[in-house]
Amino acid sequence: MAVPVVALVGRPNIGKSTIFNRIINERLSIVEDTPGVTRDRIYARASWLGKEFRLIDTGGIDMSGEPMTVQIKNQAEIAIDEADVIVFIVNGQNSVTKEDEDVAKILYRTKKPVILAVNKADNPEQRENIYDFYTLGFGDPNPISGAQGTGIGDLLDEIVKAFPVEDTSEEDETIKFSFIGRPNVGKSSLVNAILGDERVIVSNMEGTTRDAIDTKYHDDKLDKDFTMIDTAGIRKRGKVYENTEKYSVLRALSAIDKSDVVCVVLNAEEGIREQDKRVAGYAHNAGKGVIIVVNKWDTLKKDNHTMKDFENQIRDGFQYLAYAPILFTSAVKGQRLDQIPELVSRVYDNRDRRIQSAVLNDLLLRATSIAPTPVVNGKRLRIYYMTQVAVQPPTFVVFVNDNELLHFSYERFLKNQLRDTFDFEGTPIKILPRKRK
Ligand SMILES: Nc1nc2c(ncn2[C@@H]2O[C@H](COP(=O)(O)OP(=O)(O)OP(=O)(O)O)[C@@H](O)[C@H]2O)c(=O)[nH]1
Ligand SMILES: Nc1nc2c(ncn2[C@@H]2O[C@H](COP(=O)(O)OP(=O)(O)OP(=O)(O)O)[C@@H](O)[C@H]2O)c(=O)[nH]1
Repeated sequence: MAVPVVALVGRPNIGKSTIFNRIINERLSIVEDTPGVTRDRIYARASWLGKEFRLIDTGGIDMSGEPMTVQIKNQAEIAIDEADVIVFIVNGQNSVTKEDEDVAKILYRTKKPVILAVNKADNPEQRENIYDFYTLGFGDPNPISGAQGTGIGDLLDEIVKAFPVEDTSEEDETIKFSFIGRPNVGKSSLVNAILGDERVIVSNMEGTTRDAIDTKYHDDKLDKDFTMIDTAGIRKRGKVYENTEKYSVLRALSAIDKSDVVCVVLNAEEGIREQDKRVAGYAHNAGKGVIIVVNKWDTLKKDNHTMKDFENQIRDGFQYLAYAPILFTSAVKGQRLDQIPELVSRVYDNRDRRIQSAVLNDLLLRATSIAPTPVVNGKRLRIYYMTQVAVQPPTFVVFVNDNELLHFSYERFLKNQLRDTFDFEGTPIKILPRKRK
């Protein structure tokens, strides 16, 4: 299921990043926990009233070099392309400006919901002063103060109400996967090699909100249905902003949101880069299955150590992805390409795996006898019971005497026990402590 995308738009200095931070802090459960993923203020996963969404601050997309008016225009267009709900921010301490009108003109072109937020409404008088903004034509203005945090909850209510209704009539049972990676690593070549290989394409689906083309096909050998999520294509439209790195990261995030399994493609000639870590970290945080594909393997001179060395490099660079299988491929020589769909399918099953409570509690008993639970400040962690509450990814609740006592290291130990006992290759797993009354 795709996560709705919410974009903040408005002229510079209007308070976008203040509001961005407010929404994230206000919200209280950011899903990100990997260093390096949130540093960039352009996106974050958040949720409100139990509904998850991805927040984009279009002001964070660097377009330096472009004149201000072009920047604002591009940012509004990115919002239209990428978002399901657009939050248009204006300044309540002046009246409508020429720039507000310019942004509005661009936003009129979309059928997507646009919610008008009047920022810097710091006190009651200013909150009364919002009526000017009806002239922009986006319905009721919502007074907020990013600085003080007032009105943010009501704004979030409006945002969540505007989310598209998930179309469940077409509940799609195919295995959705994508190739994510920097330019030129060989994504298109891998897609073509896999689609070209005696597999019947069922349909090309126009992305509903974005113009990505996803390809649904039947794999005869595995007798399974797949959907290849498109990540390339887009850049070819030739808009200015499409060549910026942050924009290409945003595109990758949309594809990751739609995927069950993400193949992170690296170029064997170049090794690992910061951007690779960032997108892989996002896939991990989003609970997606991850496979690392080292492509262009044909270009390396190999000896006994080449593969092992590369693997060590990857394990070092992507420490939180120790569970991800690594595949060394050549799209041009056809090396190990067959293994990609097989592995995708296996990782899909692992991410969907459900373990019975009785079996889990046997494991728990064994685990706590191998490594006694820690004592913190004189108090011992007690784990009474463990049960699986979700799949995709597998999520376990452990009932404990005190949440604070379940430290990272013991949690990791339990995860390793789970991985040693069951096949969770390629999928993240989550453990949530709950205090038993
Ligand atoms: N009085 C008042 N000031 C605010 C409020 N929200 C933001 N500001 C101030 O407005 C200025 C701009 O805020 P930012 O959040 O950096 O604005 P931005 O839209 O992200 O700016 P760009 O990065 O240029 O796009 C800062 O000095 C904030 O402190 C508010 O609700 N009331
Ligand atoms: N030697 C070698 N070259 C490859 C391999 N895979 C792709 N290439 C070449 O690398 C270049 C880029 O391949 P693409 O498939 O277009 O890469 P991409 O990741 O889709 O690139 P963007 O569309 O720019 O994101 C092409 O010249 C390919 O022929 C491979 O396994 N080995």
